[in-house]
Amino acid sequence: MLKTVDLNYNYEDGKVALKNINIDLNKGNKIGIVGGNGAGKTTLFLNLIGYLKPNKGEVLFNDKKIKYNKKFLRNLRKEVGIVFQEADKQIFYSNTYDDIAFGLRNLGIDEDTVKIKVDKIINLLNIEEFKDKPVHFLSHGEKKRVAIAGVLALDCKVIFFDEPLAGLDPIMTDNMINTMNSIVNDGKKTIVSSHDMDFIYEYCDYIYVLNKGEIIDSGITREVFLNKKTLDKASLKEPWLVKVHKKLEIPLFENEKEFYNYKGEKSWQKI
Ligand SMILES: Nc1ncnc2c1ncn2[C@@H]1O[C@H](COP(=O)(O)OP(=O)(O)OP(=O)(O)O)[C@@H](O)[C@H]1O
Repeated sequence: MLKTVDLNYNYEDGKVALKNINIDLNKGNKIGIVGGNGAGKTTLFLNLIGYLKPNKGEVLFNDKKIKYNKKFLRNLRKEVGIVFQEADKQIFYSNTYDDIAFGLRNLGIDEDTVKIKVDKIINLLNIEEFKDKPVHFLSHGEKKRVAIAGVLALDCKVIFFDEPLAGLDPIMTDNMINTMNSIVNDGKKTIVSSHDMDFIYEYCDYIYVLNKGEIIDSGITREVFLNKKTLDKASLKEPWLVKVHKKLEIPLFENEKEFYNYKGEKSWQKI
């Protein structure tokens, strides 16, 4: 799948955004890229999907170097998709149906197949109600679902989510996490960036920590989050499940459900 080898990226104004990045997205199916503001997460995503070309180093897709010609990138788009933080960035049409169909039509797929695929995705994401609505009338959360529908319609094997929960209310947040889980259960891979460490802790199986354009730590999510030094260096908050584990001397639970089901003795009950 996707890997980078000594990847460096500088913006045109000379800003060094990524330094010697070596990551391997085979490490998990729910990979997190975390770091403070300006750490380089979005820049890394854009390099991984071939939107930006590294100044030095490589991005490998299925062990082949990404080439930046139209043909290669067109094929890459069939396999690798992205849901941007700002849904407006990837909404091209004023009508929801046409917007979801955009990527498929762009690949030259015939209109009957486009209709079957788009209807299937609309049904899957439960967005029939705004199928014929102008996109500019939709809320932020609804636009985000349209953006996801466009990527899912292409049946991409790898989907990047840049800050998927930003601006979503609690119900839409659950909805988004459920959608992402079902994408993974469907055999696909999700790569996610977020400032919400509780979400990253529960969702991701493997994480990379970025700080000032460099990977400063990586590994199984729970193990990395136990390393306070890493969190402090990268300005990341300790997830609440890690805090209660340390403070109350209870097991390190993987998620909220495990915590609420816990029947064991807490250290403070011994007093
Ligand atoms: N087009 C650009 N030109 C110059 N510098 C840029 C450009 N886009 C981003 N940068 C800089 O590159 C660095 C990395 O930015 P990036 O957006 O990748 O960070 P991020 O981790 O996604 O941040 P955030 O969490 O705030 O979204 C920052 O210092 C940013 O100011």
